[in-house]
Amino acid sequence: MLEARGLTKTYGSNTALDQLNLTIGPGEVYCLLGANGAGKTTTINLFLSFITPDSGSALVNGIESAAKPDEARKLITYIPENLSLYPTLTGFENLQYFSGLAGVKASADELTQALVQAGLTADEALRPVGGYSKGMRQKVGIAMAIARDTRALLLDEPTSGLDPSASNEFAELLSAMSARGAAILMATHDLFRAKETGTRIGIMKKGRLADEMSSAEISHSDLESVYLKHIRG
Ligand SMILES: Nc1ncnc2c1ncn2[C@@H]1O[C@H](COP(=O)(O)OP(=O)(O)OP(=O)(O)O)[C@@H](O)[C@H]1O
Repeated sequence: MLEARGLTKTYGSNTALDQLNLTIGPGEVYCLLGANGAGKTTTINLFLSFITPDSGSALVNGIESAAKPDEARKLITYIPENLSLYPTLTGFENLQYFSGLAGVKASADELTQALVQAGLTADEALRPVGGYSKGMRQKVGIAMAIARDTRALLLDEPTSGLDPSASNEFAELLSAMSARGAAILMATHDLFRAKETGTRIGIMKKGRLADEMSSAEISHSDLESVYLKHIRG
């Protein structure tokens, strides 16, 4: 569903991404780890065609993002670190507005159901977003993914700043999205969450994929050791 083929991006003499190859199938949760500046956000931005590659391609269900950005984006829901929502509108109204922009044809009941499945109560969904916690705002993003029946979910450090309980709840929502068949790519600095939530983990260093592993095959402590070895080595 999500595939990077020889994906390369440079900024002047700085190679932000160097020949990245990555495949994420339906139902997979791929967690991308790496130090600041390793190339995680660049990878996500290339799938979203917010930027264009120097060479290689970012494919979404076989559609090349750079060549057909609108078609590729139709299949993607993107949840950044801080989701931009209209503070004076309720969670429901935000979802209604953004899903309308995305061309989703859903009834008010279906949108409310999406918000409830994303973990908001029906009462919370009718409150202005200005009073939401970060965790509640992220749930509106998940509701958007549910309403769109998204095939690919891209997340950039979605749990940074969430308390452990909210982070755990968010991880459960991601597992539910993967059970619906979404391919999920999440950039994160949270090794614990990557091991708990991810099906696969990639460690990036200086624009390259330095290591890749199945999360089932590695313990928390080994993941930390491997991560530090790559980052410091
Ligand atoms: N618009 C830009 N102009 C110039 N250089 C950029 C730009 N965007 C990213 N870079 C550079 O590309 C490299 C990769 O950055 P990127 O944001 O992808 O890293 P990251 O792994 O997401 O880091 P972080 O964990 O801090 O979010 C860095 O060296 C960064 O300085």
